[in-house]
Amino acid sequence: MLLQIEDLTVEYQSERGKILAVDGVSLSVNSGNLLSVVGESGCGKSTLAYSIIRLSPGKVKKGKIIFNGKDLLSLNKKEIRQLRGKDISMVFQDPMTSLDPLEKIGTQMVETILAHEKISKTEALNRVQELLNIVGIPEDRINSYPHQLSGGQRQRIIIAMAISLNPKLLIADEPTTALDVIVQDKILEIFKELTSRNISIILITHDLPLAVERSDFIAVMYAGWLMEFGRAKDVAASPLHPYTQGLIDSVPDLWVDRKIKPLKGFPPDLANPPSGCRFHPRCPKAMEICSRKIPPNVEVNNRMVRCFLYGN
Ligand SMILES: Nc1ncnc2c1ncn2[C@@H]1O[C@H](COP(=O)(O)OP(=O)(O)OP(=O)(O)O)[C@@H](O)[C@H]1O
Ligand code: NI
Repeated sequence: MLLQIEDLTVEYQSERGKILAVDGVSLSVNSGNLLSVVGESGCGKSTLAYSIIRLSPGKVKKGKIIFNGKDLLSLNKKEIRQLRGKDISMVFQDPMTSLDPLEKIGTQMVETILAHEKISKTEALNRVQELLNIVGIPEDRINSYPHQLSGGQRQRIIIAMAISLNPKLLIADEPTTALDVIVQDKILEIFKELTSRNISIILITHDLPLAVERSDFIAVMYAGWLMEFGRAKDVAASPLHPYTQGLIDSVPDLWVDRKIKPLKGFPPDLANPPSGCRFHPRCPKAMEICSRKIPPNVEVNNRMVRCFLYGN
């Protein structure tokens, strides 16, 4: 087990009051596994991911984040900074913000490595070439400037930089949203390759079919709650939570010809969430209890689900 999150609760002070953007979330990531975090906009995916390395402006109210045996919430600023970029690195949606437009790709990559490791420039350059191979960028691109590359190539460079210090965990927040479908799939292939090198990945994505196909585990978030967490194959084959079912039904399936049923309504205002289960106003299977009581996390067949349909 590389990462274990227990009962994580993160609060923001918004204009309309305090909100819990992540509320009682527990999940874990094994070494070399790819976990996709899915859910509609505003459900707390980014807050969850950024809280791991304390890049979220939200305040952690309770919980534990155990990474490689260490409780990250007990580390001081300096220790967290050492962890960032090294053991845990991040890839964001827009690769341009992470690249220096005035420096050649190779120079930037070499500098990143030399800033953290006492190796020679030649050794660093060799590593850069190896990294470019991993992400499928021709080595001669080393002399290009960021604007001379396509969006997909830039994102590959960012990924190469993110793994240049041999991280154990890579957190990617919608890294493919700005890219076309074929390039998206290529990036996911690279991620898969990275997991075979024992790098764990947390991927935040809106693309459920892609997540199902490419990840080992899936975490489904809704209104700050973790609604379902389990093996991607299991979740896809038999979604337990009505919200997971709704997400799956709302996107076309490449292999099965079926009717698309968009999810009705919107996620709630977190400053004023519904009583009981936060999903109950939109839930086709809502029962009387769902508007009154907060559902617990229940384990069903090696899967976690937060819904009154399961358990007792
Ligand atoms: N800095 C902040 N201050 C106050 N509220 C915030 C802040 N950042 C996010 N929120 C709120 O927290 C909730 C969760 O936001 P978050 O960005 O984690 O969701 P998300 O699932 O990543 O959404 P998206 O898919 O749109 O990126 C939202 O209701 C959002 O409005
Ligand atoms: Ni987000």
